[in-house]
Amino acid sequence: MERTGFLEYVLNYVKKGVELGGFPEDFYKILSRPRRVLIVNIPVRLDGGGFEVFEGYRVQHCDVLGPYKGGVRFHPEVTLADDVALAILMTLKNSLAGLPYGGAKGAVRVDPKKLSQRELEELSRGYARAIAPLIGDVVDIPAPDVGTNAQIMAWMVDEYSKIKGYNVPGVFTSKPPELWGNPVREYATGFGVAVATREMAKKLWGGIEGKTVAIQGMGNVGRWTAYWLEKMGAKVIAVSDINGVAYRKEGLNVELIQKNKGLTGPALVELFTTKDNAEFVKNPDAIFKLDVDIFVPAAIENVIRGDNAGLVKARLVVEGANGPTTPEAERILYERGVVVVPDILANAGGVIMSYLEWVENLQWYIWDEEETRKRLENIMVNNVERVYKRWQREKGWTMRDAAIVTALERIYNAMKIRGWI
Ligand SMILES: NC(=O)C1=CN([C@@H]2O[C@H](COP(=O)(O)OP(=O)(O)OC[C@H]3O[C@@H](n4cnc5c(N)ncnc54)[C@H](OP(=O)(O)O)[C@@H]3O)[C@@H](O)[C@H]2O)C=CC1
Ligand SMILES: O=C(O)CCC(=O)C(=O)O
Repeated sequence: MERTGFLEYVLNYVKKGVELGGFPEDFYKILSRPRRVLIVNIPVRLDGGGFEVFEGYRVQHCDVLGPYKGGVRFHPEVTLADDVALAILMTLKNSLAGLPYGGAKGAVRVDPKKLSQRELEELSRGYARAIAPLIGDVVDIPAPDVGTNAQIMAWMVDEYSKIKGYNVPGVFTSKPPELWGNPVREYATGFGVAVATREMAKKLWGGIEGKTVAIQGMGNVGRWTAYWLEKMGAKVIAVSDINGVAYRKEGLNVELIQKNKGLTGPALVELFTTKDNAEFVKNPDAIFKLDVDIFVPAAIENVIRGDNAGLVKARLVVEGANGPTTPEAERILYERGVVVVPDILANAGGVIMSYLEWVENLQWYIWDEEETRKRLENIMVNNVERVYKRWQREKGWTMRDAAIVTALERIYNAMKIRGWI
């Protein structure tokens, strides 16, 4: 397997965590390799005739804390090495959040926007069939990530249930509310990012009210982060997607997102320019340089790098995406006094809500939306507090160091008590 920059960066962070935490070198040796990797090829009959075969993966990184858990990404450039990096992050994230889960991640190299609805369904069902022997509601529980959503989870849970011959609701999470899902999961990651941002804003400035925000990416995470941050009193002045940035100094009308939540892709950002008098800048990278208090990267990995970290004007960066900041960028931001709330803390709301949905499913029980959101919020607030306190205690650490070492402690203790190390 060829190691990409992303995997190198994640390993670099883990190695540093192992060193800072004073763990034995063998611990890093174990964590640097996934326990199991499945490579699958999924044939799809194309509407225009003929077949395309898509390569996919399911990487199971570590199950010392419980069943494997992590999303599935549909993206044209995803590699096996990226998937390993994402699975490692899931092991850390699930540990930090106190969940009874190990870490996994799945991926298919495909541009889902180029498939028809029927082709997408065939691919999703084909992927679920291909990984079925290695997943299960107490074995490995996938969920959405970039390029996948609740509808895709519905097809996958249906396909898996057909194979078993009975309904298995808990094998995938983030399903539609009509099919064993909880309505909170659709917005859980963005809501969690907003809660983490609010809690950190209280510590830095005494509150979030009136703080200006720029958000990169208007997918599931980005648009719900915008929505909840505005509700909490922040002023979202810029959002971006792959095509460019929508900017409005007085604050964007984020309610538009809620009203048009079926929309994806460029339409969402264009919405602000057509219905909200926002400026549209055709360069998506313009988002880094904006004079805002808070920047939320919520698109993909490796976007804040050595070459642009110096341009970031925000005082607080909250990682909605997985792995958006390279180690070189992290060092530059740290030296400039920019606080970076790391991915494994900031975007854990998605998997925490997945856990709550899974608990409901295993008991065939249904919780109400408000009650579930409150549980999610409490877990996020406590996690931010725990990591923040640890970070304050350790001089010279970044907040990521504090989060990773805290996550590693739980993993190490479980390995130790099980006699794995
Ligand atoms: N979904 C979830 O529950 C969770 C997701 N994450 C992480 O959050 C990130 C986003 O995931 P999610 O929202 O689900 O993904 P989506 O596929 O829903 O959305 C991704 C968004 O990012 C945009 N984008 C991609 N590349 C760029 C770029 N270079 N500049 C600006 N925008 C860009 C896309 O633009 P366009 O619309 O134009 O394609 C799209 O708006 C990923 O890192 C993911 O791993 C983390 C935890 C949970
Ligand atoms: O909800 C889940 O299980 C997965 C979420 C995920 O993939 C992530 O946090 O990156």
